Amino acid sequence: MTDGTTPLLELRDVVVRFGGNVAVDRASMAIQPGRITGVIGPNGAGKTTTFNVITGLQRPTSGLVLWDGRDISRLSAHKRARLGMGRTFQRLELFGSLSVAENVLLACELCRRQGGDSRPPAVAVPHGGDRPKAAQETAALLEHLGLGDLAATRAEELPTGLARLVELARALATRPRLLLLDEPASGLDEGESERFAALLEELAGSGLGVLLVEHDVPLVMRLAAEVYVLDLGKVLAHGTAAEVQADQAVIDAYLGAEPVAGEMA
Ligand SMILES: Nc1ncnc2c1ncn2[C@@H]1O[C@H](COP(=O)(O)OP(=O)(O)OP(=O)(O)O)[C@@H](O)[C@H]1O
Repeated sequence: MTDGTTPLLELRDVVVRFGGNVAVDRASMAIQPGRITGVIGPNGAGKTTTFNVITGLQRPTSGLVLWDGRDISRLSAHKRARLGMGRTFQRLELFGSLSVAENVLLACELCRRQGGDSRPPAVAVPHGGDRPKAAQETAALLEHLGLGDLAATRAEELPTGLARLVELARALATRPRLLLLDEPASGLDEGESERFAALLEELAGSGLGVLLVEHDVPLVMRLAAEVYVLDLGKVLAHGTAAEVQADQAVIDAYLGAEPVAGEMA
């Protein structure tokens, strides 16, 4: 259990080298439950590599990944998922020929088969009569995310904004303790982005840890309780949104004179 001092997830002095290129350079981060932690930085700063180190797709050259204080650095991505890491992908990875409901149901069923149902559901699931529990949970997730009317629609027919919501529903179906989001707002219009932001705030408010790796700096500054700024693989700054925006090194290297004035990369 996380006791308030042990982070849900911690990176300790992580280094990732690709040949002579150091993509992540002694980065340390702590992610707590019940809050949104943002990671920003210019192109090539090491955001995606860091995300992959957390999810288990990239093994660090050195350094540790800790979950509830336990070293999981060598644990495979699917075993980490079983611990309660739910993720979305930068490029959408839904099953296009399956319906919205089928995409979410598959994740619910897999979670149950792997014992993930010992964790509480991400959203309240009303009693649904004789229907199997996974179907009830799928229906509750779709309703909660405003996707109820699209349950029977094939995923490949959805515009990007809705497909991103289905990806979120699918990640939530795994009953995560930590939700890892890689560029979740890309391709969303303003209204969709607002809705997405409100959902993330609500989910974090219910106790979920959320890691948000996002190019949309104003969105991260608005949502994240804690922000890490990466530059050239290093943690350039870490603190509240106000603190990092006032940090001279961040202004010089990244934000420029007009912080959060618009979309930056
Ligand atoms: N598989 C790889 N092989 C070699 N170099 C890589 C590999 N993946 C990333 N890099 C390099 O590591 C550095 C960090 O890349 P990364 O994709 O993590 O940055 P990023 O902050 O996510 O960038 P972006 O905002 O453009 O997605 C870059 O210099 C990149 O070219």
